[in-house]
Amino acid sequence: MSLIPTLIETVSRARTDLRIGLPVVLGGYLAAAIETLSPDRLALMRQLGAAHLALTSWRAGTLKARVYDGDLARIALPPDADLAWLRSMADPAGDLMTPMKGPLNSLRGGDVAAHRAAIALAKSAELLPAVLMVPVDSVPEGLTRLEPGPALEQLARESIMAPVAAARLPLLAAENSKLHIFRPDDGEAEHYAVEIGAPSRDKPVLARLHSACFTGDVLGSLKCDCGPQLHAALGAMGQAGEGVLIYLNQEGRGIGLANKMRAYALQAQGFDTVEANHRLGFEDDERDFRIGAGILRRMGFSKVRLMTNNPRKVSMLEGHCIAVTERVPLITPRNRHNTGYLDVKAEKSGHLL
Ligand SMILES: Nc1nc2c(ncn2[C@@H]2O[C@H](COP(=O)(O)OP(=O)(O)OP(=O)(O)O)[C@@H](O)[C@H]2O)c(=O)[nH]1
Ligand SMILES: [Zn+2]
Repeated sequence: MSLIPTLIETVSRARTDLRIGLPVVLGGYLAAAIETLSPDRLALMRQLGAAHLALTSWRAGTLKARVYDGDLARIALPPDADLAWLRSMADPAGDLMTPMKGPLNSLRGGDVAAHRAAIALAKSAELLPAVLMVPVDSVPEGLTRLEPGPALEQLARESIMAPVAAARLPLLAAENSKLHIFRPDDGEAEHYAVEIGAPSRDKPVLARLHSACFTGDVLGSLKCDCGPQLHAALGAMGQAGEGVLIYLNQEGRGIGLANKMRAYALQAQGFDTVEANHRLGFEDDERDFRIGAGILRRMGFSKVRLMTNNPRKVSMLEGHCIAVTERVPLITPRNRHNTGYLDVKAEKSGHLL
């Protein structure tokens, strides 16, 4: 063991660098997230080489830019491009007001591993997936350095969950409850498990994988079904006397609360939940579904009766050593604010509602 940061630690640092507006070195490129880039750093980076913009193919498609690199596009920077232009490319908030940002010149040919790693890193930092890329021969001192291939592999790796602390926590739904905290090995968010009663590890346990929804779970938002689902699941486990609810900090289907609010602003312009994610440059679901399986395994569970309407959760658990002996539907009431959202989940995301 040396004191030099390992790959996993360097990726974790790089994620923080992007969040605070620092460029990182990815192979032969400097990469900086547009969302946090300052005008001064933009000017300095432009002096170093031919700057261009890496976007996902979803965002590029919305901007009508040509996509030659599969899942991403590289857009040359026009000579007069300033930070306002870059931000308008990254953030769809003003798309309807200023739809034309072009003509946009997409680059083609060459290796895009650094661009792909830069976008993956921006997403893991819960920033808009739009990155300024500058090819450089020599790099300034003090920046975090990564090779794109290993960085991408690390970002795609399943995180390993370690139990950190647990304590009794009497709940309205069940007095005999315990809250467990799990910390991943890669510097990402902690996740929680609510254990109700003392469920046997030998029999299928009533279980729920719940993705964080600050707006629904805490504020009681009417726009989604998360809050009622959370309380219905805890209530059912309380009634049964046992169960386990894994609370995954994957806010907004993994895009983070800030991006979810950007998506809500687009929904107010008339786009549905899936279209809004795509206009922002995200997949419709960016969650890493392996985390829930990892926590269940770590707690000693191998069979579940899963409370969900999402068949992907069932197949994902099955693919990661957790047998789903039964899917227990979790239907909650509709209201005039969430009915369209629920329809889109059924039509586009395969939910059984
Ligand atoms: N990006 C985005 N995320 C949303 C939106 N509405 C709710 N969410 C998030 O979606 C997640 C909940 O996922 P759902 O698709 O409702 O449910 P599910 O967990 O896949 O499936 P169920 O087990 O049936 O509930 C939470 O992380 C919410 O924060 C939205 O409009 N946009
Ligand atoms: Zn919600």
